[in-house]
Amino acid sequence: TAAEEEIQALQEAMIPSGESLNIFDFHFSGFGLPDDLTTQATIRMFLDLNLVQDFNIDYKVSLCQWVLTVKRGYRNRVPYHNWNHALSTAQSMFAMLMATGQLQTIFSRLEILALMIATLNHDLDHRGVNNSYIERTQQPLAQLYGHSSLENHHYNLCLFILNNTGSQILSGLSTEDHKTVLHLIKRAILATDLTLCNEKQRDLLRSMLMTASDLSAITKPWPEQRRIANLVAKEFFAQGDKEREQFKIEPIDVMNRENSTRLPNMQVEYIDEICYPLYKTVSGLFNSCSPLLSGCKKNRENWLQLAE
Ligand SMILES: C=CCCOc1ncc(C(=C)O)cc1-c1nc2c(CC)[n+](C3CN(CC)C3)[nH]c2c(=O)[nH]1
Ligand SMILES: [Zn+2]
Repeated sequence: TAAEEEIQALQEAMIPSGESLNIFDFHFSGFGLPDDLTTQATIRMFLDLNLVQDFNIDYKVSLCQWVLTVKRGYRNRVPYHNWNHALSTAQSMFAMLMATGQLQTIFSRLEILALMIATLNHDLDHRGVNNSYIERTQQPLAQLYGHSSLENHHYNLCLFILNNTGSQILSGLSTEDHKTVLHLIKRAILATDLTLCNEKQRDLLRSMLMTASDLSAITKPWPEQRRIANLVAKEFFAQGDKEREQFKIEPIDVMNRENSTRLPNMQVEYIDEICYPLYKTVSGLFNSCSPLLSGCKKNRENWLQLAE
C-alpha cells in the first residue's frame, strides 16, 4: 500500500544533514520542504540530539513508523494546526536546544526527549477550532475532557501512538524513566493551552518573586549580609554536626563546619549558581528591582575579597 511504501522509503532513505535541511536556523520554514523531507528532517533532529542512541530507539521499526504515524495524526485540510505547524514547533525547540549549549546542561536527557516528542505531538488531530468553540458546540471532546479539552486530546493521541506496536519509541526506557517522560510530555503538551498560559505565567512569576524575597539577604548592604551569613552558617553547621553524629555521614560542603574557612568561596559559588541568575532575571523583567541585582553583585565582590 501507499503507507507501506512511505514507511519503506523513509526506512531506506539517506537522511540529509541538519545543515542541508536548514534545521539549525531560527528562520527555518517547513513550507519549502517536500513531504518526505519533513519526516526526514524530524528523524535528523532526533539523530543530532543523540536521542536515538541515548534511548536505544529502534530506528527502522519504531522511529520511522512513529514519525509517519504522528504526521498522519494531523489533519492536512486544517489551514494552520497541521503537520507543518508540528514540524515547525519541533524545529524551533531543536534550534533553541542546539544554539544554547547551556540548555543541554540544564535539562536532563529525559527532558530533552520529552520536549521533542511533545512539540511534535502537541496539536495532534487539531480540528482548526479552539477549546471555547469546542465547549460551546458541545462537541464530544468537551464532554470527554472538560477544560483544556484539546490539549488533553492531543496528549491522549500522543500516548496512543507511543503505545502502538511498531511505533513504541520509548520501549527501551526503564519503567521509571518511562513514567517520568510521560509525565514530562503531558505537562509540556498541557502547557500549550494559552488560556492557562496566563495562570501559568502568574504562577511562575509568583514563585520567582518568592525566591527573590526569600534570598534577599544576599542583596543587603555588606554589614547586614555578613551578619546574616554568620547566622546561616551557624544553623547550617549545626545541622551538619547532627548529620555527622546521628547518621555518621559527611554533611554537604555548606553544612560542613570543617569548611568554615571556605565560607567566602562558597558564597561566591552560591551567588553565581543561584542568586545572580535569579536577580538578573527579575531585574530584566522589572527594571525597578535592579537594586536587588546591584546589591547581589556588590556582595559577590565583598565575598571575593575575603575568599582565599
Ligand atoms: C555556610 C553557610 C555560609 C552562609 O551561607 C549563606 N549566607 C547568607 C545567605 C543569604 C541569603 O544572605 C545565604 C547563604 C547560603 N545559602 C545557601 C543555600 C541555601 C539556599 N545553599 C544551597 C545548598 N546548595 C546546594 C547543595 C545550594 N547554598 C548556600 C550557600 O552557600 N550560602
Ligand atoms: Zn500549536
